[in-house]
Amino acid sequence: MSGLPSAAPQVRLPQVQDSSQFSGLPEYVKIIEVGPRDGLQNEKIIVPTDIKIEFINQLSKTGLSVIEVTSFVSSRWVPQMADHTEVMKGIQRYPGVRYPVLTPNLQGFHCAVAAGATEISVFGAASESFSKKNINCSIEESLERFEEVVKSARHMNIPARGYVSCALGCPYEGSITPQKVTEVSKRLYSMGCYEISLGDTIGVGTPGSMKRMLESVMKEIPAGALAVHCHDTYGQALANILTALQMGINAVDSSVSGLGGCPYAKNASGNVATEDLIYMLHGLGLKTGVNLYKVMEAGDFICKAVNKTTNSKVAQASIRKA
Ligand SMILES: CC(C)(COP(=O)([O-])OP(=O)([O-])OC[C@H]1O[C@@H](n2cnc3c(N)ncnc32)[C@H](O)[C@@H]1OP(=O)([O-])[O-])[C@@H](O)C(=O)NCCC(=O)NCCSC(=O)C[C@@](C)(O)CC(=O)[O-]
Repeated sequence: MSGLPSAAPQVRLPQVQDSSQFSGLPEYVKIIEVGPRDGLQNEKIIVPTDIKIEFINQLSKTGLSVIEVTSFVSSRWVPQMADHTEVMKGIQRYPGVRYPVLTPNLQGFHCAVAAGATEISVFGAASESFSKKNINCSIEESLERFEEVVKSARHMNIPARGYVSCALGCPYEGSITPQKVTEVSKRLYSMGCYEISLGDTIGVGTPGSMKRMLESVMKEIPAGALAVHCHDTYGQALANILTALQMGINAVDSSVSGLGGCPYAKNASGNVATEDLIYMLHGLGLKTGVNLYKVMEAGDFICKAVNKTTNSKVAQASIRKA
C-alpha cells in the first residue's frame, strides 16, 4: 500500500457539527483499542513479536486510554497469540493507559498475572454453538469458569471485563434473542465484571436490532457499565455505534485499520476501524482524547507489517489525497 501523507495537516479533519441535534449523546467516549488482539488474532502469518510490541508502543502514544494487548489462550487454538507473555513483558507502559488481556480460564489468568497483566477480560457468548466452537464448553460451563477467574482477579484488585459474543447474531445459530444476551450479560455483571462488551461478532446487526438488544440489556445493567463491539461485515458498524451512543453508551471497542475477525466466526470481517470511529465522534463534537493522525500512523505501520491494505475509509481517503 502507499504510505500516509507525511505531515498531519494533510489529513482532512471532520467538520465539527453541533451534536445537540442528536439526543442523548455523551460528551466523552472511551475507545477500547482491540487491534493488537482482535486485529491480529486471525492473521494467518505469524506477526513477529517485536512488530506487535512496536505496534502497541505506537498506539500508546496516540491518547488511547485502553489497549487490549493479547490473549492468554491455547496456542494450539490461536497460534498468533502464542507469544502473549513476551508481548506483555516487552511493551512500554505509558501512564494513564490500561493494557487488558483476554483470559478464558484460571490457567490463562495465572499466566497473564505472571506476565504482568493488571487488567483482564473473560469472554463468553450468547450462543451455545459459538461458545462450544470458541472456548470448547457450554455457556453454563464458561460462566462457572469465569466466576473463578473474576473472583481471583478481585482478590488481587485486578479489574475484570466481560465480553458477550453473538449479541446480534451467531455464525452457527443465526438470530439470538435479546433475552439470551441479557441473561449472559447479567451473570457476568453480577459476578463482578465492571464493564460488559456486547459483541456483534459477525457484523450482521442493524440500528434496529442494536436498539432492541440494548433496550433489553439496559433493563438489568446501567448504560455506564456497557460497551459495544461492532464488526463491520455488512457496513453497519458506525450506524450501530451511533444508535448505542444515543442510548447512553459511552464505551466503544474498535480496531486500528479495521483489522480483525474471530477464528471461530468464518467470513466475519474486522472491527469498526478506530480511525473511522474517531472521525465520526470528533465530527459530532464528542471528546475522545485520541489523536487521529497518530492512530493512522500506527495503522499504516501494522498494515505494512502484515502486508494488508487498510480497511479504514478515513485512512484510504487520506492516502488518496496525498
Ligand atoms: C479456552 C481453551 C483454552 C480451552 O481449550 P481446551 O482444549 O478445552 O482446554 P482443556 O482445559 O481441555 O486443556 C487442553 C490443553 O489446553 C491447555 N490450556 C487450557 N487452557 C489454556 C490457556 N488458557 N492457555 C494455554 N493453554 C491452555 C491445557 O494445558 C491442555 O494442554 P495439554 O495438557 O493438552 O498440553 C481453548 O478453547 C482456547 O484457547 N480457545 C481460544 C479462543 C479464542 O481465543 N478465541 C478468539 C477470541 S474471542 C473473540 O474474538 C470474540 C471477541 C472477544 O472479540 C468479541 C466478539 O467479537 O464477539
